[in-house]
Amino acid sequence: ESRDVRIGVYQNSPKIMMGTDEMPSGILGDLIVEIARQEHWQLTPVRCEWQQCLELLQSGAIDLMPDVAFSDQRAAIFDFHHTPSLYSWSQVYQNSEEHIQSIIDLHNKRIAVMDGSIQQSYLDGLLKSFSVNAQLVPVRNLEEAFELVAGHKADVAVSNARFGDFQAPNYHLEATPIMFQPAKLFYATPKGKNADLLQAIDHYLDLWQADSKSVYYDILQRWGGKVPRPLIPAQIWWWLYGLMALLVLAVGGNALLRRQVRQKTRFLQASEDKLATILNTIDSYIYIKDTQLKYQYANKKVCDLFDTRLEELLGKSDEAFFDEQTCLNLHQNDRKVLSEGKRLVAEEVNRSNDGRLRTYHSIKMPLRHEDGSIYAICGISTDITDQKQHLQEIHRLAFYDTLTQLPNRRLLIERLQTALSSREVSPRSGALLFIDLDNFKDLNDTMGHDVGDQLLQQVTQRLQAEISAQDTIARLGGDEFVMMLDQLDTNSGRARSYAESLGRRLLAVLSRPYQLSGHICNTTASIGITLFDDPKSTVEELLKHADLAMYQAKAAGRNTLRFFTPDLQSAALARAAVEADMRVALVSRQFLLHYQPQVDMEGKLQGAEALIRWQHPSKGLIPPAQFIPVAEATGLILPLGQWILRQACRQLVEWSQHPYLCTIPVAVNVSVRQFHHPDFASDVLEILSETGAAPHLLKLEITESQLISNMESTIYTMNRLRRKGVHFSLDDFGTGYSSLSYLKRLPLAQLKIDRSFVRDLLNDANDAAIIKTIIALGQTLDMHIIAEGVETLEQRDKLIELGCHLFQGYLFGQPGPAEALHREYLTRVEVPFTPDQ
Ligand SMILES: Nc1nc2c(ncn2[C@@H]2O[C@@H]3COP(=O)(O)O[C@H]4[C@@H](O)[C@H](n5cnc6c(=O)[nH]c(N)nc65)O[C@@H]4COP(=O)(O)O[C@H]3[C@H]2O)c(=O)[nH]1
Repeated sequence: ESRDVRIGVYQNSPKIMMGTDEMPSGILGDLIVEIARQEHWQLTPVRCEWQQCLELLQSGAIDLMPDVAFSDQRAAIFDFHHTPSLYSWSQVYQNSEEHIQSIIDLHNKRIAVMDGSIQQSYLDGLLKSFSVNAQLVPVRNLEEAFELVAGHKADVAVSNARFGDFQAPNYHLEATPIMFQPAKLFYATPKGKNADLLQAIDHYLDLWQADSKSVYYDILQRWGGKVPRPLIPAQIWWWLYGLMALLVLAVGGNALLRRQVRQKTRFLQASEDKLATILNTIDSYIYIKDTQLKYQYANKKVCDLFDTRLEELLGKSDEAFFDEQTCLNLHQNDRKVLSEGKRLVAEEVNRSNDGRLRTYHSIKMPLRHEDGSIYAICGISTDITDQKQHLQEIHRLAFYDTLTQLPNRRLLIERLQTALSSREVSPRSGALLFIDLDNFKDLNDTMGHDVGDQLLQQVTQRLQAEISAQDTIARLGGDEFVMMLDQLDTNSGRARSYAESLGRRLLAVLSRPYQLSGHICNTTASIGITLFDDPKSTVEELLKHADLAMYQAKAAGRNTLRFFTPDLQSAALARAAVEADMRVALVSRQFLLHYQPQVDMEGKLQGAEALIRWQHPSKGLIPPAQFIPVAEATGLILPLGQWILRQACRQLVEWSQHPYLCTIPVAVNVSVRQFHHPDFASDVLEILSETGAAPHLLKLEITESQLISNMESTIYTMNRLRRKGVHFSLDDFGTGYSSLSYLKRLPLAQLKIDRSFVRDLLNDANDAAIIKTIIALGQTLDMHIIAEGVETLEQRDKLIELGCHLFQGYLFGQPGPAEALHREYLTRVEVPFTPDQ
């Protein structure tokens, strides 16, 4: 009686498939058909898909399933026989022209592999573990995989070795040495059933596998393609199996090494590229010279500088690219590095062959062999020419005056500080000369700033011509210059006289006429001098002392010099206090005008001089001598002068209503600064029109000294006012540098004989002679003459005798309030002229 065996058949050529006779075919199919024939089994093939086959087997719907790989999981649900029916493994196949030897060679290859197969996931892991980057191309079946490789749409295909060996020749493919995932294939039965089947299978397999001529090998040969596999004993399979694992490991290990080397090489290449990029883009010149100072390496910047290629530059020395002097300097530094073996930082000035001179900040260091010997130097040079120029420019801007290029206040202070400190080690005298132009501001205002600048430049040239190299001349701003003489005699007396003679020379030099934009201009200077030899003095102190002395020179009438004395300081303090007080006085109306009569020979009132008084709340009535100079020095004279003019004009308007006083002119003192102010004439005219005073009754008193400088503008201002009717009187006449030539050009109505001549008139024949001359001059120039400071009848009479017919003085009346003038002059008894005889 035959045994009925239902066997699952699925399609997996050449291992198992359904034959054309509807019986199992392929290696395992033929094998079971042969066993069934021997055992008289009645085989009933059941066609199924792989997964379905396994389910049928588990449920017992089929009795036997071929081509099942053993695994512990499967052993739990199926029974297996002992001798494997077939060994199988996965293998990689390639086109015959490819030369893939190991997994590593799969780098960047396209691998066709069955989608969802166990090979796909295994291979994926395998490639990852070797860090091989390959592209897996999923296919539906093995035929498609081989077709892709044959058509060069994939580089290799993965297949089980059975199929591969059988089919590869048809696609002109070859097996690579890459094999993995070996598996033993069995026939399986449902758990606990059909042990007889398994036993019989084992029996035949043992028998046939031991005999190379058995049906087993016939079948294998039939399905194994053209080259039959040699007989390999079963235990050899095990050994082979182990070997293969080893091989995979060895190939893997080898590949690992190769991968590491390749990675390292790649890494080195990348770092070298990176380094080259850095070296060639960096804004510095980097080079290596051997001990003969020949170039061994240079970055792109060096090549660009030398206008050459690296290959041409190598082996050359600096002589090919720089002038002789530059080479000498460079090599001196290079040799120092070679001989001392130390890093060197230096500033190098190089002249290239094209003549350009550039400054470099260079760092040079020795390069050593392992034994410490130096084989080259490496240099990094950065072009700092522009930075240096900027620094110099900044320095120039910070320490020099842009107009005159002279050192400015900051640099002067620095040098003075150094000069003072140096006195601790070598005692000697020095001097500071504070030089201030006398009418710069007015000139600047009237002639314009361009002309002012020209004047300052010419003054600078004149000053520079007078000093020696070790002295400093600085401009502090405006028209203030300071000269520092550092190396004067240790003997302070001699130092002082040297400074004084230099000061006088400067005064003379500066008072020479200037040619400014086609105009001839005159100016003078005032100089304050302070000597220094004490290292403990401070810079501020010295500058202040020189300034005070200069101020003193101004007060002394300008165009002169003064030395600093301690008294000056207290005077300066007092002056500062006055100034502060005056500012208050101006706002709180503490100033008032007094009037002093001017009379003729009959004692009849002919005019009045307005004289300012300060009614101080605590100090009482302050005379002008105590505050006018301060007002002049501080500029307060400008608002004060305007107030005086306005006040005097108002008085004129008031008197214009009076029957007797309506024709009396008022003389008003005008200070230098006020007069030279560019707005002076306009201010006077405006005050006249504003108050309504008659211009011909206003007489402006100016002094000789204020006429000297800037003759042209003086004449212009005077003429402008004269044309409107205003009169001028020249005050203090005879005390200054009167010269006929300018007197003739001035629209003067009156000359005023100075008080000092009148005082000694009776005792000093000289004074009488002077007065006589003045009177004669006045007559020649058609000017009235008035004598001031007439205190006695004798003086008056003598003056009349000499030809003077107008007088002012205590004899006729003290300065007093306007009302006093009314009262007194309209009631007083006139003093008639009584000739001596
Ligand atoms: N010894 C003596 N002196 C006499 C006699 N008669 C008049 N004096 C004084 O002589 C000065 C005449 O004025 P000054 O020479 O222009 O000299 C003036 C003038 O330069 C200035 N000053 C006065 N008022 C003004 C003013 O309103 N503006 C300006 N800018 N300066 C003024 O102050 C100076 C002094 O003014 P004052 O103290 O008022 O002094 C006045 C007057 O009081 C006399 O017989 N004997």
